[in-house]
Amino acid sequence: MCGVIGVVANSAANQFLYDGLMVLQHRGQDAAGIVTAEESRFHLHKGPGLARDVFRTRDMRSLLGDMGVAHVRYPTAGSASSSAESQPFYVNSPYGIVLGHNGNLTNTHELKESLFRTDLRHVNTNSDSEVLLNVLAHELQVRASGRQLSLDTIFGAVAGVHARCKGAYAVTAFIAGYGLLAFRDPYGIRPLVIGINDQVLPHEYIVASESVAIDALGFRLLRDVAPGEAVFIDYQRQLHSRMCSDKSVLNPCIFEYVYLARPDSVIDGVSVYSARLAMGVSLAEKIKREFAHLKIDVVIPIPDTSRPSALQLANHLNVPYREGFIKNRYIGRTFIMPGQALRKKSVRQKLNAIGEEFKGKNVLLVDDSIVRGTTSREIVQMARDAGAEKVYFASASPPVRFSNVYGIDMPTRNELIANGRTDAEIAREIGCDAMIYQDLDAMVNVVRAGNPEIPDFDTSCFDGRYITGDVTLEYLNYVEAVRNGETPSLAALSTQQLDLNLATNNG
Ligand SMILES: O=P(O)(O)OC[C@H]1O[C@H](OP(=O)(O)OP(=O)(O)O)[C@H](O)[C@@H]1O
Ligand SMILES: NC(=O)CC[C@H](N)C(=O)O
Ligand SMILES: [Mg+2]
Repeated sequence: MCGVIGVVANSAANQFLYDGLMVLQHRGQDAAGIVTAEESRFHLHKGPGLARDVFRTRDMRSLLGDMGVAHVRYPTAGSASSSAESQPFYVNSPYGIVLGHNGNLTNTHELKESLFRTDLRHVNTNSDSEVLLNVLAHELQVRASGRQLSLDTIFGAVAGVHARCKGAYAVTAFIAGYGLLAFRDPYGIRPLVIGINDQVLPHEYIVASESVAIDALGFRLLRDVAPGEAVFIDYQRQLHSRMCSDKSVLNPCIFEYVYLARPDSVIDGVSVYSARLAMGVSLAEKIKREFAHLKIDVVIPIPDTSRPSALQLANHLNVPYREGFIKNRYIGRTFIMPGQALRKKSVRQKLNAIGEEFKGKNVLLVDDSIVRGTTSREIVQMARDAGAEKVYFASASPPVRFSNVYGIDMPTRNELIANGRTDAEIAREIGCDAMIYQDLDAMVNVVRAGNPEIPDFDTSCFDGRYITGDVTLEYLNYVEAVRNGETPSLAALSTQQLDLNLATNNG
């Protein structure tokens, strides 16, 4: 899940955008990019790595202008290492547009073909975000009438994006000479919030993936961008908004509340921190009901994300809470690192056990989630090596049994530790003495308690129910084949794609 941010300020935007990326770094560690706009000139710098490594002083000095967009990347399409897929992307026509995207399109192939064959646009990377930008550019182009760019044209183009693109997208884009455009897919799967600084005139605005970016820059949280809505902030600092989809419904990704977002963020009216505390209570209630036979001496979190849930669980069970694992503050988030070898090595580098909290004790380890089992396998062994008598493992979220196709890198079911396994088999796989999972309905209820107006969540990685209603088994198999390095059968793709390949094969 990447992080996006856009700013329309009354002074240099480069520092706003950099500071915003620093508090969104947890959403993507593989690449970072900033584009600033100075009248109708863009200044772009992007590259692989953390924001603090990508931008040197001379790069920051080159980023001129009071407006712009920025992005931190965690790849779902394309390859992690290639800086060719770092964002924001740029197209020169119409007008000149840059774009940063959080999410994943589920019809990238078909779109790429129609862009190439019908819209005569060539996309040079494997990034779905570059495809998304070119769809937006084309939809603007066919509606535009010369240099006059009306709001109807802008919002009409976003409606065209909704009509063509499938999947999840939270976007900040900038149209050279006109202003900042931000929009969210009709299901609101990925978060997007608006902040304002109304202490100055004209007002300054931020649009970002999480409210923590608005807090950090000293702005005030105005509201979330609604599903299907687009907002446009022009050079006169006027904010315009319009609903650009006639079938929008708020179904945010529940994994944002489990793991992805920072606890100090508020997403669609739900405090991530409060949601995680409530997950801890709900899990404690399940332990009281179904695992009362376990003698638990101490509750230990797996830093960082699981700590609020673990603390509240311990309080609720009236069992001591201890920080038995110390996290190396210089190692990032392992789950979003590229490649299993790096993730496995990094878990060992990241966490270390304090023996006295384990020796001779029955410990209950609490994590927010178990996805590939990379963390839990290592952690259970560390606890045993530190002298634990019994090692019980609790997850504040249910078993992750299905691929995610909306912006979290969980493309193949066979890499998921819970795929095809019972809880007892998972316990054996990670080497613990008991495995306790959160129940899905309980988790949905405690998250929705933060905002009862939310009609439903995307819970697809837990239950295989893809909220957009258009994810097919063929697509899931296609994604797995591509991830496994195969060149999958084209039968699952559109006939147009087949024609193209026939032409290619015939030379
Ligand atoms: O079963 P796995 O595939 O290992 O994935 C789950 C683990 O990965 C994440 O931690 P991460 O180290 O990414 O970040 P954190 O420091 O925010 O907990 C998550 O919090 C779990 O601990
Ligand atoms: N995690 C994300 O949001 C990724 C954005 C986009 N799909 C990319 O691969 O760059
Ligand atoms: Mg973790």
